[in-house]
Amino acid sequence: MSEINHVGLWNRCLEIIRDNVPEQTYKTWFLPIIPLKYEDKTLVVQVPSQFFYEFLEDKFVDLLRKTLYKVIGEGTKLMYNVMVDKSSRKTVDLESTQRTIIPLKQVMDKRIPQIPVPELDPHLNPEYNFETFIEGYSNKLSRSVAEAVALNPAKTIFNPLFLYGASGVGKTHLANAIGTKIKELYPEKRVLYVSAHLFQVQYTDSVRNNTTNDFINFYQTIDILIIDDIQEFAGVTKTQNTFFHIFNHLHQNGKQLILTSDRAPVLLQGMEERLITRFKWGMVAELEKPTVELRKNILRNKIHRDGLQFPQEVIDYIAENVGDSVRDLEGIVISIMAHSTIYNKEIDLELTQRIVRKVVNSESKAVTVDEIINTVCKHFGLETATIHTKSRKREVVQARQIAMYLAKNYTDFSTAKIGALIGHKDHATVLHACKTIKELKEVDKSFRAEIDEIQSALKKQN
Ligand SMILES: Nc1ncnc2c1ncn2[C@@H]1O[C@H](COP(=O)(O)OP(=O)(O)OP(=O)(O)O)[C@@H](O)[C@H]1O
Repeated sequence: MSEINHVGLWNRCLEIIRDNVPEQTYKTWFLPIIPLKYEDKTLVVQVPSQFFYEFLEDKFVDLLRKTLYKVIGEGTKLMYNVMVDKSSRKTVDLESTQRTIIPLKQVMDKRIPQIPVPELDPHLNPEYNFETFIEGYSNKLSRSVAEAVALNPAKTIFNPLFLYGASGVGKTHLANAIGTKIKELYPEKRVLYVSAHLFQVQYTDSVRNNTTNDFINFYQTIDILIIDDIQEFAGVTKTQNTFFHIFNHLHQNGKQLILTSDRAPVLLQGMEERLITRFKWGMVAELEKPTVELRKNILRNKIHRDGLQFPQEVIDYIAENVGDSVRDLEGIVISIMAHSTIYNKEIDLELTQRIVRKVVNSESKAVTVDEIINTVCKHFGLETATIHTKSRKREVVQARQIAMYLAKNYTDFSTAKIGALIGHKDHATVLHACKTIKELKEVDKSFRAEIDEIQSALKKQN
């Protein structure tokens, strides 16, 4: 079929789809799809990211199938060409309804691999690599040590490499990145990623089946052993004992060990002292909680990779209000996309604030309008009472408008209520104030910085 035909076919599909989904959904999820070819009863379309593909498959697979059957014919297949790396324009082809990304932990086979094991699936997540791991102040040290280990496994002094940090700071990602890089550079090396939990299940099974020797022999054949969440060994003495022997064997034979934990070795209660001592033999590196700057970079990168577009103020808001765990940031992005699609709403600050408020800060003290007025007045060196006067002085008008804007963002009050609490104004004045401040923020960098300063001061009190 000629190019006109696959484009023409897809355009006819689009007409049907457009009638069946809200306009915003159509624009977000269907317009970016590019038809590539139609042959062997299969329509191949290009989508901008893996996330995009998964979302389509999750939410619109029925609509797509029915539309294709109607326009092209019963049994027509859909194939996605997924852009996985925009810079190199690398793509992969995935069939519709065939899910490929299954969480690693679910894929892992609980059985103990038999020996001899000619080929070993390292059970690495290829998405967790150094290219997708964004560097920032909080992970700089860990990242550079990880890279050194990846370049020269077991040849640096970083053996074992013990990565620790709070939940969601990137330990699993970084540990996988090491494994992936080693596989790239040294394909013959036997790399294995395993969660401490799975290791323990395998061990327990081996005891039950009387195959503990096989279990130990298998692990002793590994060149690079990555064990995630080692804190889970706490209190399970027999597993610890077995791991101790495997650890010693590998270390003595010049193999690399990479361990992750949610706390530093000294804080691993319920872990044998001889193991804790070994964990400290090499390098103990902390992944700290991500800074605001790193959070912004991670968000920008994720949104870009997913082929999405979020306004800058939305990215700033998420990064400033969702702290600590990168996993939470990713969850928020997905929630926003889903809300925007399902409720047919633009991705804007208001939608983002509603979603973020539901996910975070539920325990932190709510900001009151009085606090906002006090903070704004203090910032501009004004008496708080002046804000409620009829003064039309420029600085008073602006302070009042900023207070209204912040009250709209930080509280659930209606515009009418905010007007009543700030200067006894009506709801139209509040709406106008919010619009004015929003527009000023967009065009005036120093004004934006002032608002940021006021917001930080406000947050410090809460
Ligand atoms: N610096 C980073 N750059 C890009 N993505 C990151 C970064 N740090 C974390 N992430 C992402 O955040 C999510 C959570 O990271 P990860 O699972 O590695 O955290 P963790 O520290 O192992 O958490 P847990 O202890 O709960 O298992 C992953 O999707 C990961 O890709």
